[in-house]
Amino acid sequence: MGGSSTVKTFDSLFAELTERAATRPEGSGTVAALDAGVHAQGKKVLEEAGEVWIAAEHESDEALAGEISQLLYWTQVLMVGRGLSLEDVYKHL
Ligand SMILES: N=c1c2ncn([C@@H]3O[C@H](COP(=O)(O)OP(=O)(O)OP(=O)(O)O)[C@@H](O)[C@H]3O)c2ncn1[C@@H]1O[C@H](COP(=O)(O)O)[C@@H](O)[C@H]1O
Repeated sequence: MGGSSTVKTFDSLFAELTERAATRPEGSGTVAALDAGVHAQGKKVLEEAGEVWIAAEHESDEALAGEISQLLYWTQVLMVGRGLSLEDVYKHL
């Protein structure tokens, strides 16, 4: 999770995950998540989306923000796994 003191954005996290996929550093959870494949990644996206929904109804703003950050992370893992770029998505916005 976002343990670094450096401010991250959606785009900077995507660049970081893309770099993880290319360099495959030892101990990277993202490398393990990519290797687990699209089925496992899709399940995490759905799980985190459910946690966002529950947090939105029942939890604090801080808890909700944390769940949303995890949904964004897993959505990006899925994108990197499938080889989608940010531009592929942004052109639909
Ligand atoms: N932002 C994230 C991030 N968000 C979520 N996750 C992973 O997604 C998991 C979430 O699944 P769970 O809900 O089961 O996690 P949990 O620990 O039970 O947490 P709760 O939902 O119960 O609060 C976490 O345990 C992490 O493994 C993340 N893993 C990595 N990052 C960032 O991605 C970058 C690359 O990380 P590495 O590949 O690990 O180097 C770094 O900047 C990291 O900070």
